Amino acid sequence: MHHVENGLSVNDVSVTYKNGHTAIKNASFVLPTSSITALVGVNGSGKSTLFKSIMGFVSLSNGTVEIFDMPIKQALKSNLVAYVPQSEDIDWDFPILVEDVVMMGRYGHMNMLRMAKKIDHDEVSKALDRVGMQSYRHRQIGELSGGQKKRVFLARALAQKGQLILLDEPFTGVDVQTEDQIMLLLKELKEEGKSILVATHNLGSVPEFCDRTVLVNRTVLASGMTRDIFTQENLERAFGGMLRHFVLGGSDLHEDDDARKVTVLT
Ligand SMILES: Nc1ncnc2c1ncn2[C@@H]1O[C@H](COP(=O)(O)OP(=O)(O)OP(=O)(O)O)[C@@H](O)[C@H]1O
Repeated sequence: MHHVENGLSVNDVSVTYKNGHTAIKNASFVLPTSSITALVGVNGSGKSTLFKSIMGFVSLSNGTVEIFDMPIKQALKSNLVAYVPQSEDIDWDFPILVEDVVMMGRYGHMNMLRMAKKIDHDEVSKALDRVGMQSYRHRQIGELSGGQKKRVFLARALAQKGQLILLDEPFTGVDVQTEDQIMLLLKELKEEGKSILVATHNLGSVPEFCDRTVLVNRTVLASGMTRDIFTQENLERAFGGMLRHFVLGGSDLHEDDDARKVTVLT
């Protein structure tokens, strides 16, 4: 079989919104298989726009996106991409049960009538188990905490069995325990060979669990192995004057009691 090394290849992508604002200009980076990549940048730097470009939700004014060497449409059709959106992009008042949200991950595997088969129910159950949400399966999605909601959408991605997994801010508003649980799960998925892209503000956790980093600010400033990219100089370029100090657990830069958190003064 033809071996594809990159789960995702973003080539010279630019996105200009209808109002004329160019959110991303000439961005390029790749995501190898079996890797976790952090997508890091300040608010408004274009992280969500990049995700939307990869999902085909916005049209590119320049460049191409390839997913396992396929064009976006074909990759989406082949169920290769699982997307965990930002919580703000989800309508939490929509009356739907937890198990039905996770079942949505199976739609791409069903025929047009969307009749769930045994395998679909099994995958939903397995996914709920993996994120520790089995006992909540009959709850309305709106009746969950922020961290629980995140886990349900992660379960949806698991049930979908995508090879490229995109997570937009999965750690916002979750406690440390849930954060650790999500990271552990992502590491397992990496071991299974998946390509994972995680947008995050939590710089402190990046060196610990993301082998690669893409730094963005309206374009890709730097990308590669985290140990090469996570330099004070690069981070200052990404965060500008807003980065007064950052904290890496156990490093010389340690300036804070809570080694896991980064202080970004605005
Ligand atoms: N639909 C849209 N139309 C016009 N401009 C937009 C649209 N969506 C986003 N933008 C602008 O594009 C820029 C990038 O936004 P984007 O949401 O990609 O940033 P982000 O890095 O995800 O930010 P955050 O960390 O705050 O979520 C911002 O200046 C934003 O105002």
